[in-house]
Formats: sequence, C-alpha cells, structure tokens
Amino acid sequence: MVLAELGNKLSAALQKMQAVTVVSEEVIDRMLGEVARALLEADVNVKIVGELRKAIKTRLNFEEEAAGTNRRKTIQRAFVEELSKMLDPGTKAYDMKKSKSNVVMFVGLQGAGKTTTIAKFAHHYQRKGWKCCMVCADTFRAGAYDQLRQNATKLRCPFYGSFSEADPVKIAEEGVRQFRREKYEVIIVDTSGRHRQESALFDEMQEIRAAVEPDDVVFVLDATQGQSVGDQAKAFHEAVDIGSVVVTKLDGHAKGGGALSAVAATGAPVVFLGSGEHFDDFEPFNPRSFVSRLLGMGDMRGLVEQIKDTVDNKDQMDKFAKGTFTLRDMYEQFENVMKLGPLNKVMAMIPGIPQLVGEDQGGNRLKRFMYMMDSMTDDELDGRVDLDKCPSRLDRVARGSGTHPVEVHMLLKCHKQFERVVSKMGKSGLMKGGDANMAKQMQRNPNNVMQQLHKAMDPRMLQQMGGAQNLMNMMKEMSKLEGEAGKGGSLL
Ligand SMILES: Nc1nc2c(ncn2[C@@H]2O[C@H](COP(=O)(O)OP(=O)(O)OP(=O)(O)O)[C@@H](O)[C@H]2O)c(=O)[nH]1
Repeated sequence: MVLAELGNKLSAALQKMQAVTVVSEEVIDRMLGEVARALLEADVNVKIVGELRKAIKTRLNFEEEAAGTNRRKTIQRAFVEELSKMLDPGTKAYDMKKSKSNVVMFVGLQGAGKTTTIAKFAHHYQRKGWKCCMVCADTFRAGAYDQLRQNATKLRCPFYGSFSEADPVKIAEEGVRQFRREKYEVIIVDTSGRHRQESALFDEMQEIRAAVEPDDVVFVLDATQGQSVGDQAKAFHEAVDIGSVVVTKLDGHAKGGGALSAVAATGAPVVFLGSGEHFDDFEPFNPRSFVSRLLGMGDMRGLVEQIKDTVDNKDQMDKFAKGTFTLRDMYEQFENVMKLGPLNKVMAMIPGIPQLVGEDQGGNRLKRFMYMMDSMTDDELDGRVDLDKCPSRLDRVARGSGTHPVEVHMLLKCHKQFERVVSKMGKSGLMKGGDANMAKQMQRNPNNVMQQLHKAMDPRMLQQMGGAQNLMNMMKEMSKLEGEAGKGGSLL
C-alpha cells in the first residue's frame, strides 16, 4: 500500500476514537489534530489541511442534529468523504473507447518516469484485452528509444520509432498514422522530458500535440517532488491541456501526499499510481477507494470492478452450483486471480484480510501450481484420473513442471479443499445463479446464509477472511453494486 505510514497514522487516530466511551468535543478535536499532523508530515499543503479540518467539523455539527445517528460512524463517514474530496477535482478522465483508435500522449518533467509508466499503462490495457502499441517521439534523451523498445518487446507490444529521424513531430505523426491505419486501440505516444523554463521544448510538445491530436494527454508526475510539482503541473496544463495525471514513485515515500494534493491545481484527475519499477507496480486511482484502503477499510468497490473487467464465467458458476470442481476449474480460477494483478494488491482490497507480509510468495505459489497443471493431461485435469493413486503420473507432472512431487501433492490437497467447499456450497443452493443470487438470498435470509457459510468453509479460511460476518458484509457490498459482478465471479 502506498503512503502506508500516513495510512497507519490516520487509522490510529480514528481507532483511538473507538476506544473511548464518550466521543466528546474534546476527543474529536484531538483526533482532528492528529489527522492534521499526519497529513502535514506527508507534505499535504497546509491550506488544504486546514480546509479539510474545517469541513469535517462543519459536517459533524450539521449531521449530528439528525436524531439517532451514531457519532462514531458519522465521523468515519465524514472523514472518508472529505479526504476523498481532497483528492478529487470533480472532472472525469477520458474514457477509452473499444474498437476505436485512442491516442494517448504522455508528457512530464525529465526523469518523472514517463517511459516506465508507458510500459505499465500498456501492460494494464493489454491485460484487459486491448490492442496496444507505442510511438517513441523522445528524440532528446539518448537511450529513450532503446528503453521504450525493450519494454515494448517484453510486452510484445508493437513499437514505432526512428534512430535516424531527429524531428519528434514527424515521428509522432507518422507512427500514429500507421497505427491508426492498423486499427490499434490504444496508441501511446512517449515525448521528451522537459522543464517549464525550456520554452523550445514546450513549443515542440505543443507541435506534437497538434500533429497527433490525442484523445488524452497524460501528465506524469514524480511524487518525490512533493508539493513543488504543483507549479510545473500548472505550466504543462496551460501548454497542452492535461486530461489526466499519473503519480509515480509513491513507493514508500512519506511525502507523496504533497504530490497527490498538488494535482488538484491542474483540475485533471489522477488516473493511476506508480509504486515501483515493475510493470505490475501500477494501480488505477479512485479517490474513494484509495482513502478506504489508506485507512485499512478495504476496497470492495475496486475489487468488484476489477473482477467485472477481467472475469466473465457465468457457465462456470452454474457448473459449481452443481458441486463440480475439477483441477481445470481450479486452473481457470487461478488464471482469473492472476489477471486481477499481483495477489497482495488483490488481497489488500478485501476488508478484514490483513496485508500479507511478503505476499508475492502467494503469487509465486499460484504460478507454480499452474505450471504443474500445465503439465497434466486432459484426463488428469478433468478428473477422469485420480493422480493421488498414480505415483508415476504424479512424478511425470513434477518433472514436466520443474517442481518436486511433494509440491504436486500440495496442489492436489489444495484442490481437494476447494472441491469440498464448492461441493458443499453447491449442494446448499447458495451458488445457483451466481454471486448475485447469493447476495439476494442474503438480503432475504441472512441467518441462513451465515449458517451455510459456516458449514461450507474451513473454519481457518473463514477466520482468515475476517469471519462469516465480514464475508456477509462483503457480499452486501457486492449486492449494492446491483449484483453486476455476480454475473461472473471468482471463488478465490
Ligand atoms: N521507485 C520507482 N521508480 C520509478 C517509478 N517509475 C519510474 N521509476 C524510475 O525512475 C527513473 C526514470 O524513469 P523513466 O521512465 O526513464 O523517466 P522518463 O520520464 O521517461 O525520463 P525522460 O525521458 O528523461 O523524461 C527510472 O530509473 C525508473 O526505473 C516508480 O513508480 N517507482
């Protein structure tokens, strides 16, 4: 989680309020004081902090007049909403259109992380099935061409650039024209890093903009620069009309709050956060989800939306409803989880599940399991042969996947556990019609669902997910989202 330190301080301030018997005016003032200090330490602008404090206080006074409101809950809600507002300029980012060429031009200061971000951006959209490509119009920095081309090769993403052509406007124009002709959906244009004092480079950026007519101009902003990026962001905005912002280098940087709040000056929304040098260190930004996660409250909305984007397996859910769950089904479930992104990031969105320390291990474990299943025959995957009873087959799977037979045993054990859960839930009728139906049943008869969950799930697994009550809350959230995600769904 980015800005973990700030998140810990903010949730500690809120938790203290849970511990007192009476939430008096004094307790609230103390809490707001702590919140303000934490935000200032994270480099958020002092004026913004003052406004936030005032806004929360005003809301509390106003909302408390409504009889019967729970003071702690009101404070928590006001807190989340006001913090989210602080990060939300209220404008919408460009919405990428499927089956059309969307041209996205990246701009930013030197070394802000544009080239790296472009690779992450392409990877993000490729994973969702978009046809992406890249154009390198950075003729200023030696090495930019190679860096982008290498990333493009790693991602198997078509690339346009030139070693010999010195005019970035010409390259950008030709590259975009070619990719438009070839009907690429996401055409990403990299430009040279520049500074607002360099007027020639600013002119050039405007010329590129005029030549490629982008649908969106993304400003890449380095979080380590703190509040000072505000002025730069404004200068870029005036020159090329920034449509959205990506904040990079938020990994472990205590002062990232400064950059995040400075973005508000441009009026353009932050769309992604970068938190490392790998392609996966990239997450969509939604102010409300971000604040919920910052405060350790999980982010069901984000998770459900991510699942909706990646998973579409109604037939599979119907099959599970009959209690059938083969190794092949498990493989597909693992694939769905992998498509959502790194496992620790997925886990962080689920309320009640603490961030697993060194969780990438979990991701690696899944990958190894998948290698083993890749080495299986159709009969083995579809449950027509019981691998547990055929040691020679089991050894073959281990050899084929470069793993140890003990690990293959572990995989089979894991599959048996899931099979048991699916079979019990299937028999109980809970899964008929997918998660949406589960949510409906839960609204009608929550006690019954709670009992079924207790019966179906391994108590340790249930405990790890924050208990049956927490699972119910998660499902309630899902049903609030009109059960849309329930049309598909991932079991894991
Ligand atoms: N820790 C961390 N490093 C990052 C992140 N994004 C980029 N970097 C690093 O920042 C450095 C500069 O990134 P580039 O992508 O080359 O920057 P650029 O904006 O294209 O540079 P110019 O073309 O000179 O403007 C590289 O060492 C990247 O690995 C991030 O989110 N976290």
